[in-house]
Formats: sequence, C-alpha cells, structure tokens
Amino acid sequence: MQKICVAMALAKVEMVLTKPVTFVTGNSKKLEEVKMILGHAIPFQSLKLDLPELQGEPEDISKEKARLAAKKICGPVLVEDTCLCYNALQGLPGPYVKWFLQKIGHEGLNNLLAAYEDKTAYALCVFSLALGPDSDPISFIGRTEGRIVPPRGTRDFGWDAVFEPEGYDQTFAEMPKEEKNKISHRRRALDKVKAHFYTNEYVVQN
Ligand SMILES: O=c1nc[nH]c2c1ncn2[C@H]1C[C@H](O)[C@@H](COP(=O)(O)OP(=O)(O)OP(=O)(O)O)O1
Ligand SMILES: [Mg+2]
Repeated sequence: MQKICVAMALAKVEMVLTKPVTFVTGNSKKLEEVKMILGHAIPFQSLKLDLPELQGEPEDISKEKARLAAKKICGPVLVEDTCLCYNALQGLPGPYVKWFLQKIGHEGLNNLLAAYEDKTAYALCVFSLALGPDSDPISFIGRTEGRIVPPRGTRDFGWDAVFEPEGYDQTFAEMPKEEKNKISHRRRALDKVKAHFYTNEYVVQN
C-alpha cells in the first residue's frame, strides 16, 4: 500500500503537509545561512544527511537530490545544490566545485583562471522542494555575479574566500554574514522559496 504523504485540501486552496518541511543537507554552514535567511518565514526542521549526487546540470542534480531525500523521509523536503561557475570555463567547475576545492584548495580554484583574462564567475544556488516521495520537485534558482580572486578572508565556508561579488571589494569570506546574506545566491533563491510558500498557503497537519 502506498503511503500518502501529501494531501490537497480541496475546500480551501491550501496545501496540507503531513509533516513540516525537512531541509536536508550534510553541510552545517549552509544550514546556518538558511536559518538566518528564513527566520520563521517557513516552518522547517533540518536533517544532516549527505545525499549521493547525480552528475549533470545544476537543476537536474538538485531535483534528483530532492527525490532521494523525500523517499528517505517520506515527507516534504527542501534541498539545495550550489555551484561556482567560471565564465571563461563555460560554467565549470559548476556543481563539481566541492571536489575541486577538496583536491586543489582555494589557491587552485584561483589558479584555474591563470590562462584567461576573464575572471568573472557566478554563484548559483538551486533549491528543490518535493512535497512527498511521489511528487515532482519544484526548483528555485538564485544567482549572484562576481569574480574569482586570490583567497582573502576566513576559509571556514567552501569557496567564499575566492569569490568577490560584483560591486564589492570584499570577498564573501571577508564580509559580515548579514552582508553576504543580503546579496547571496542562497538569499536570492530563498526569496523565491518564501514567495512560493506565501502564495500556496501550506498548512502542516500532523
Ligand atoms: O555560499 C557558499 N559559499 C561558499 N561555498 C559554498 C557555498 N555554498 C556551498 N558551498 C560549497 C560547499 C561545497 O563544497 C560546494 C557545493 O556543493 P554541494 O553539494 O551543494 O554542498 P555540500 O555537499 O557541502 O552539501 P549538501 O549536503 O547540501 O549537498 O560549494
Ligand atoms: Mg553535496
């Protein structure tokens, strides 16, 4: 028998969720930012889980992560996949930046562009919401333009130290968190997630 995890209340136009949305990530720094940006705008809980990731285009990777997470949890989930895309490299390292950073470090991420004039890049965040294990995930994309520079600032969150957003002379790692959260790829994607929750009136009923 199939478990029904999401039901549509037909009388009112609201979506009834059987559980609060679970934000699934293996990355505690991501979770920190999501909590700061969302506040109490969306009722959510979190689960630390490192999900396997498909190879391919950012939106497909994020959607597949959401499908896997919803199957594990049997309930509504939110996941995100973050990319760092170099224009000179046609969008690479993109979703593979995690492995590049692990292998070649911040200096390596900067040196990758040594042969190119164009140092511009963009940070991309794709959130995907799956209401249950059998529903199609919906994606919300946020993008911030910038450029790749030799590393400056703290090195405690991913590639923040090599990314200088457009119009700023500080890297994400040098900025106060509040400042990053005003202009980041994550913030821009989460604004869309919030708008979606606002217009769809999700109601949690245990
Ligand atoms: O705002 C950010 N500023 C700097 N670095 C960042 C940011 N956001 C993610 N990152 C890093 C983490 C990982 O090295 C790669 C994305 O990979 P990605 O698969 O999305 O993240 P993850 O594996 O750490 O966590 P998750 O369990 O949610 O997949 O970029
Ligand atoms: Mg990951």
